[in-house]
Amino acid sequence: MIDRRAFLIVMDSVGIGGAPDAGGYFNAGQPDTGANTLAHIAQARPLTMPHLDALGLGAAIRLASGDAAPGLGARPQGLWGAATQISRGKDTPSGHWEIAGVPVPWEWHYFPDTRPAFPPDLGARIAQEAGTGGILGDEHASGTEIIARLGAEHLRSGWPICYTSADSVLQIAAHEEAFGLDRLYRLCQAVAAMVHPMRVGRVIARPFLGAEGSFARTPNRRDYAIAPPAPTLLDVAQDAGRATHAVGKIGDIFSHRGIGRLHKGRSDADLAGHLLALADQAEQGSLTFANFVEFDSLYGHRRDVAGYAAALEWFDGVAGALMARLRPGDLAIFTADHGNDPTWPGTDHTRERVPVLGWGYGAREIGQVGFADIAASVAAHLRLPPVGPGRSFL
Ligand SMILES: O=P(O)(O)O[C@H]1O[C@H](CO)[C@@H](O)[C@H]1O
Ligand SMILES: [Mn+2]
Ligand SMILES: [Mn+2]
Repeated sequence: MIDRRAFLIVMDSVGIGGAPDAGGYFNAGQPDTGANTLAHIAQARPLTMPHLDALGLGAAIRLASGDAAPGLGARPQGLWGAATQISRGKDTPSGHWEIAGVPVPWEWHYFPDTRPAFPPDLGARIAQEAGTGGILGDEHASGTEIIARLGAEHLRSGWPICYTSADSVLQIAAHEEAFGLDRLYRLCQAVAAMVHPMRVGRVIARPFLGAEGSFARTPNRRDYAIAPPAPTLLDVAQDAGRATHAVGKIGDIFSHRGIGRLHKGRSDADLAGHLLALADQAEQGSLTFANFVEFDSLYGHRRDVAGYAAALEWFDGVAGALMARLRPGDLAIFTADHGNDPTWPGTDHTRERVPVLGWGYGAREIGQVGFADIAASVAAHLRLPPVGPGRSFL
């Protein structure tokens, strides 16, 4: 087996602004023009991220958007650039699939921001599947807000709480004990079969626990995603006989295609432990693909600037520990799937460029690249057949 390994690490929602098509994407009715997750956090509170900044994080922000990012901007010593997305969707599957070499070839179906948000027959079919007299919610909502508002009614009626967002998604929240976790999973799987043909990207099970006034989501979220429409980097690696490791929700995002081993956890801290263990143990020729979701789920959607800043600084330490464990012949790429600017209106993702920071190829500016160039580069590094429409920047 060849003397090379690749680690592809997605910092979920860590955008760096500058997307040329941001005006076509919205948050609370406002265009995403000017959104810049990292720069706006750094402007609120200067960031200390010595390891990723040494690769070229600050330089990448300047390249992508020209925005100031206090605390960042060291002279780059790694491979660095900014990537622009072409898929028409600022969601997690669109970003990850394109990074893995498969831009989304279709328009996703989005539910309208009306009440009800779902077509009446769909609401009725969900209730029938659940064995309940109806559904609650049926609207655009933030997941933590809607369980606080409707959780008690859910416990009284037993009806599942169904909601959506600016993503192509149908989410079902239910109490883990009162409704039942397996029952929620079965319901989501059945609903996924109803809505995937409509090009709704995902059905997400959102279990929660607690009582009125203290409802809290549990780590047992599960995503039922449409399968990618063409072979991704993961499929190509696996077909070539390579070990593939999925850390975090990568398995769900790729509908479990091309995944050799799953490494899941209750938190990003758990995932960091998996990633560092893989730096020590992953096989020669292997691909490790990791997603760190808490930037997005705990801080971006919650518009929590201080929390997001602290998570970035924590993750920088993880990146440093990873790089200290890498070996000659390894490539590590740190990137992101979309933005989620916590200073922006609304609670949804923001259309942005993303950083591309690489360890293993010395100091090198790659400039402006496409998301799919990441897949082409990882494939070239691992000596795999070409993947997708991108070009290697190595
Ligand atoms: O508010 P919550 O439930 O966290 O929802 C967020 O998570 C979903 C998937 O990323 C999106 O729909 C987004 O709005
Ligand atoms: Mn995401
Ligand atoms: Mn999100």
